[in-house]
Parts: sequence; structure tokens; C-alpha cells
Amino acid sequence: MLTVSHVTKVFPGGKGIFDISFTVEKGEVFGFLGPNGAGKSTTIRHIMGFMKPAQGTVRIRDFDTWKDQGKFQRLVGYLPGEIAFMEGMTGKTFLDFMSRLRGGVDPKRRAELVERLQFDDRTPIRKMSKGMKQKVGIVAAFMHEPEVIVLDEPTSGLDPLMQRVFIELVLEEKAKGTTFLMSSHSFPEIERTCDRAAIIKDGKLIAVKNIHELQAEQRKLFEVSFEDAGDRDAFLASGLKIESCKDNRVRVAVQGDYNRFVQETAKYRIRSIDVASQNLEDIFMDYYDRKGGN
Ligand SMILES: Nc1ncnc2c1ncn2[C@@H]1O[C@H](COP(=O)(O)OP(=O)(O)OP(=O)(O)O)[C@@H](O)[C@H]1O
Repeated sequence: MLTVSHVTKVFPGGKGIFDISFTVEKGEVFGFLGPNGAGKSTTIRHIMGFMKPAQGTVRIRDFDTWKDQGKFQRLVGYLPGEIAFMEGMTGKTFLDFMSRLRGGVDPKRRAELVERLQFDDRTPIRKMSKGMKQKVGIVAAFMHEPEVIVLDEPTSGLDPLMQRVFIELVLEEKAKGTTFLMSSHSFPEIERTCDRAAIIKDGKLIAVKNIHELQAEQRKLFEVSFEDAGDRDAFLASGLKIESCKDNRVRVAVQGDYNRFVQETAKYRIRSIDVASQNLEDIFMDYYDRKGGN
């Protein structure tokens, strides 16, 4: 459905994206993960046909997105990283404008999206918070029921409740066969929606991973607080991978084999357990290490 082949763009100064290739199948949700400045937005702008690649091509269905600009707009929904709204528009006038550009939108569908994202579309855009503008942009990307939806940092500025609504929307569209590409800094967001994710850093694609494999590789750090020191000592001697111990609190790292951790922990009187997942940065670093550093 979406094929990115060897796309390269070098900006003056040497930054850019280098030989980026991946494909997204119909009905797949594909995540694009990377730290600030990694090249996510640049890749997405190429996908949308807004930038001419120095080398390589992007295809959405049979369209070359650079050469066939303007021919696939109805097929695609797009949420840019920073939305440029025109002066003096309200949410409603912007959505009217976008509806015309998309060649017509089912008004019921649009109203339902506005209702679910809970914003007043009569508000002038210049008075909207970042989160509200983001909601308008999400409605614009989804309302014409496109086959492919490309989202650049879709949940930035959204509160946790709205992040959940957004994830539900993605999963519903996915069930209908819509194809997604979305960039994010947030591993949990990608984890809940995506089938596969690409990791990009310094303009290069480091890995394309099945999300379940990535989850299995993720190391979790549990902090277990014991009621008494005897239990703590027995736990310390259990052979689990102990990271640290302070008073009756023990930090233990678990990767993959949760059963053993649960069985061992169940033997003692536990006051509390907290979990800290390995963060995205650590997951990147793991890839760097395996790729021989960078
Ligand atoms: N038009 C441009 N001219 C020169 N350099 C640019 C241009 N656009 C992007 N860059 C540089 O290319 C690199 C990639 O930028 P890009 O915006 O694609 O990153 P990103 O992964 O989307 O980051 P963020 O998460 O911060 O949005 C950055 O170092 C950026 O400064």
C-alpha cells in the first residue's frame, strides 16, 4: 500500500535522511519512532510528496507521491507535525475548507469525530490551545475516510483521556482496513496501536521490528518492597537479576520470563511492587550496541 524506496535527502549542513526503505501493508499500523531531529518529519514530508527526494521514490498504491502530487489527496489523510491554519479561521471553517479540498465529506462522520474529540468547532483557531488545534487536525485527517492515514506526532498536546480516544479511533479504522503510518516519541503509544515499528536515528533506519518482538526484548525493572528483611534476603539469593537493594526495596530486572519473577515474588510478604519499563532511549541504545555503536 505504501512503499518507501531508498529515499535520500541531504540538507545543507549534512543532516537529512539517508537511504530510507520500508513498506507498509494494507491494514497495517506502522510506527515511526525516533528522538528529536532523527528525520521522522522529513521522511513523512517525502511520503506526502511535499519534498522532492534527491534519490529514491515513495509510492502510495500506484502513485509516485512526488510526481503524482495532487492526484491522491482523497486517498490519504494527513496530520502534519505543526499545522498551518489560515488567519481568522474557526475549527468549523477550517474543516469546511478541508472537506471541499477532499472532494466532500460525510457530515455525520465529521460531526461524530468532533463529538468524540470533545471540542467546540466554533472557537477561532488563534484562541485554541495546542491540544485543541491537534484535535481539529485529527478530525481533518480522518473525516474523509481515507485508505491511508499519515500522522506526524498525533498525540502531542493531547491529555491522557484524549490520547485514549485517539488510540480507539486508530484501532477502529484499522479494523476497517485503513493503513496507518504514524511517528511518535512515545513507545507506549506505538505499543498499543502498531503492528510494526521502524526506529530512525540520525537520518538512518536502524531497525524495522515487529512490535511484539520489540516488547519481548524490552526489559522491565520491578521495584519490590518487602515487609521484612528475612524475606528480602531470601529474594536476593533467588538468582533473579538484582539491580540494586536499598533498605527493604529491591530492584530486579526482568526480560521475557515473567513467570519466574512472579513465582519467586509470590513466596514472600510484599508491601508493594512498582514497575518501570525500559524507556525508548534505552531501547535505541540496545540497537546501537548491537550495531557496533554509533
Ligand atoms: N529544511 C531544512 N533545512 C535544513 N535542515 C533541516 C530541514 N528540515 C529538517 N532539517 C534537519 O534535519 C534533521 C531531521 O529533522 P526532522 O524534522 O525530520 O526530525 P524529526 O525526527 O521529525 O524530529 P522531531 O521529533 O524533533 O520533530 C534535523 O537535524 C533538522 O534540523
